[in-house]
Amino acid sequence: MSYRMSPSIFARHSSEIDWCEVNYLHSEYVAEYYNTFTNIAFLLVGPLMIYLLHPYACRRSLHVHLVWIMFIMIGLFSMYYHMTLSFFGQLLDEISILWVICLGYSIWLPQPYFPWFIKGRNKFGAAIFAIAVISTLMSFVKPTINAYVLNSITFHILYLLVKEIRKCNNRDIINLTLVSFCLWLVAISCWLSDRLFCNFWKNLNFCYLHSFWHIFICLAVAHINTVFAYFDAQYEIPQCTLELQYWPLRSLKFGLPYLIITKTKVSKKTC
Ligand SMILES: CCCCCCCC/C=C\CCCCCCCC(=O)N[C@@H](CO)[C@H](O)/C=C/CCCCCCCCCCCCC
Ligand SMILES: [Ca+2]
Ligand SMILES: [Zn+2]
Repeated sequence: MSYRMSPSIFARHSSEIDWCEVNYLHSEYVAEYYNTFTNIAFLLVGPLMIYLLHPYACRRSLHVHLVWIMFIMIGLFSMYYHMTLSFFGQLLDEISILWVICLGYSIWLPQPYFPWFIKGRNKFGAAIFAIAVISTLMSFVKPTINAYVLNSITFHILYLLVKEIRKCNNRDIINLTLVSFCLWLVAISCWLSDRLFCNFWKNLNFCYLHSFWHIFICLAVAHINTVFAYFDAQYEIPQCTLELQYWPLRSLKFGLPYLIITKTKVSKKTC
């Protein structure tokens, strides 16, 4: 009688997904070289956004920083995943994305969109936490569809954006939303193309689209989170007037977008 041992979840290539980039081309230790190192974008953008959004977070809630701390974790887990292509790495990558999205929703979803039976942000946060735990367990059931399910949440995010932008008369925020949408469109085109048309890209000797996805989705999320932080501030801290700025090229309106508080009617909560 012979037993076939199933590979450990930590083993290299135990993930069912192998991205288009050719493995071990540049290093014998790193499976997908460019897919691994482009995650540095998350390690740079995360701390910068914590710094830039600190004045807003002081007024609103320091929990905002949790989103960016988890965002940095996505970068680290994604590096480990592309370095090893292990099943464990894949799950860490996907589950950390799920938790960042859940954190984003629990902090920034405007209260008018809460289900009617949930009153208050704390109760909503608890419900989202329960959903995150259940979804984390469910992610083990059919791991190959996890990434598609995560990507499809974007449809709800787009729905929220359309509803909110219709009420918005701040030209800067409308432009920022359009730029976010364009960045996401480029990102998702790269992700899908790498997944679905790898043979085509291999024939052209250009297998790096997933690396481009890392850069564009990182920027899209930094942009869109600033848009949601702005909408949220209108609902939750209406006594504050916010202005959109960019780092490092403030005058050219180019770079990472963030919010500054220009006026406060009543001084309530601050760091
Ligand atoms: C009130 C709403 C708040 C919304 C907050 C939105 C927060 C989005 C947060 C994080 C998403 C980060 C995604 C980074 C992925 C990097 C790792 C990676 O590349 N993983 C892949 C494997 O390496 C994996 O296949 C990817 C899985 C799918 C990711 C789904 C991302 C959804 C992003 C939603 C962004 C919406 C932007 C909309 C702009 C109009
Ligand atoms: Ca590969
Ligand atoms: Zn990736």
